[in-house]
Amino acid sequence: MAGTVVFDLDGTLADTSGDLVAAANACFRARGLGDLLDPVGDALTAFHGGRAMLRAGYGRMGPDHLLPPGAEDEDFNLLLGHYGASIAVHTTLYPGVMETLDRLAGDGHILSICTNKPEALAHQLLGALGIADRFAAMIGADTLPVKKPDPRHYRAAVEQAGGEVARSFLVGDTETDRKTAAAAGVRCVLVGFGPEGEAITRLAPDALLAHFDALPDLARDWLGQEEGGRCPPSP
Ligand SMILES: O=C(O)COP(=O)(O)O
Ligand SMILES: [Mg+2]
Repeated sequence: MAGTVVFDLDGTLADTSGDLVAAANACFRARGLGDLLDPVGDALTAFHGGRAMLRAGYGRMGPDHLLPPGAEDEDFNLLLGHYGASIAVHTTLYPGVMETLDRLAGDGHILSICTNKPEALAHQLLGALGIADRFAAMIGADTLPVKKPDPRHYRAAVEQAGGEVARSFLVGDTETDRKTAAAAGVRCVLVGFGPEGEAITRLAPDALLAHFDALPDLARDWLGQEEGGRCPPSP
């Protein structure tokens, strides 16, 4: 049985912050508030998802700024629409992602994605980035009734890819990923090249990934290596 490397998407494989912040700002502009978030300064918030960005932006309007009832859900849907229309304008893969996915597959590891991005948007983004066919499975925020940090989301990402949870680990960028790995009882490597830098070690990951180049050796240490194997096909 091959080992499985499970990847988070936003903030781990791709820097999606520019397009996420642009979608949130489009919502704020629609309410006449201008651009409340900054693509660079608010990247960390962007990696915590659409609702986190909306709350952060409206939080900047001060306690007296009242939104109409239902505004957050309305804006979240609007945000998803804007995001889907411009999903890969500023977004780029982090350095070394392509080569690393090739090396991991060449070492016989199964690759999968466990993301809290809605499934349709995640598919769209993987396609736009040209990496959709590298993964044996992808489980999004709405694929199941549960999402990260619920360990069932992670387990599904491993099992639908044809892997075994006991021989898998998670590569992620946030506390949600750290909690997911802990709940699933697997190791977690967090990226050290995100907005927080190496301060992410506050979450006590099993390893810190300074560059994708280091991942194949880590996977070999943690999962072993298949004899000349390739990823098995998606079930
Ligand atoms: O969109 C989100 O909430 C975060 O997505 P991620 O799980 O791929 O980081
Ligand atoms: Mg992430």
